[in-house]
Amino acid sequence: MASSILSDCSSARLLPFRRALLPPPAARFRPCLALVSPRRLFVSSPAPLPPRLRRMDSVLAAAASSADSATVSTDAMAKVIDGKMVAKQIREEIAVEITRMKDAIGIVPGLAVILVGSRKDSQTYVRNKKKACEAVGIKSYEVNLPEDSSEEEVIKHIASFNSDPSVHGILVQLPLPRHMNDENILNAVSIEKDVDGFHPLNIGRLAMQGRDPFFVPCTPKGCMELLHRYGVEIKGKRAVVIGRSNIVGMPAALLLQKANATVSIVHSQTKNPEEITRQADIVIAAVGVANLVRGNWIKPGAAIIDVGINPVDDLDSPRGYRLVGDVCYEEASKVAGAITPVPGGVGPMTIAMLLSNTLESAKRINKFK
Ligand SMILES: Nc1nc(=O)c2c([nH]1)NC[C@@H]1CN(c3ccc(C(=O)N[C@@H](CCC(=O)O)C(=O)O)cc3)C=[N+]21
Repeated sequence: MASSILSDCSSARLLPFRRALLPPPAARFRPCLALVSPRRLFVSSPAPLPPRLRRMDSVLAAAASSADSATVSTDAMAKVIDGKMVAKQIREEIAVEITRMKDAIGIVPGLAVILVGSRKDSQTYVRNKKKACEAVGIKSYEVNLPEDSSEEEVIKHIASFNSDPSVHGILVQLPLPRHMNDENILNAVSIEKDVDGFHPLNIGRLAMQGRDPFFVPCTPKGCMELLHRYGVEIKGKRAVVIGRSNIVGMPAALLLQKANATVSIVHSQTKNPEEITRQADIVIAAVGVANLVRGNWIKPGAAIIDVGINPVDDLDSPRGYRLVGDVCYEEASKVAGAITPVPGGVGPMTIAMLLSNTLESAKRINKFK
């Protein structure tokens, strides 16, 4: 029980197949040697949702309030924000809602996934999405196209799903092959079925005061759900988003700002990322660099949402690698007030939010409350 793992955040290396969004400057990687007790237990007790949340969120709220409280902390450590547990509860609630809709109007939600090419990681994600759909009663439709398909072929499939009334959500798995223009393809998805929330009009509405998108992108929505459920106050707080991608960083910053935080975005050209991040009460790290955010970047007590899912070499693991976040967990969990683990944090929430968006879409299209 007193055994400990020697963990070194600085030694984490990205596997070649992972494209880093921000090359890690050597100066940012000071040695991070941390002793971690593997037996440490955490308290994780999500707080109830504030009343302002919308229709679908009553489902999500019910899931939160039934969350188990687990165990006790042995020394001052951050509360673990358990995305895996929350996502499971959300999926259970979605399943109940789908049964209710099916019984009432005889319709089940349908999600179409389009995969172009044969990237191993994309195939795994698509398989996991399909499994998650089946488990809650969403009908899934899958199209696999060869790597060398033309944009027109992909758009043809999108158009046919756009007009198919049994399909309520359409997802084009990213990244697309290099010869394709993401924008042309994402523009082709009917905005009412854009469950990823990647259509420019959805992002535009997200950015505007007094307007709401049809769908909020799944990963940032999952981050916000975790903050709400764990009772992290957002209004008036300082938030820093690390990374400015269209699919996570930028929408996450917009959502935080909509929730009345004062938001800064830290990116590859930011002069003093540590100093700016250290001012944040809330940090969302979404940059794709293993262990970039060290303990000394973090304000004591801050809430840390780690979106990074980076494979690093690990010969002790059966797969030959393990997944780590953008945040050095061992260091950060000693400083932060609450933190998401990787895996088991934001990842499972992304899929749960995709299911939630698909159900929301089927309800809206069929005017089912
Ligand atoms: N159109 C589109 N929409 C997406 O939402 C989308 C995409 N393209 N392309 C790829 C990224 C990535 N993504 C993840 C979803 C779940 C986990 C997830 O559940 N991860 C587990 C770990 C799984 C493992 O152990 O391998 C976890 O973090 O616990 C990870 C990553 C969705 N993406």
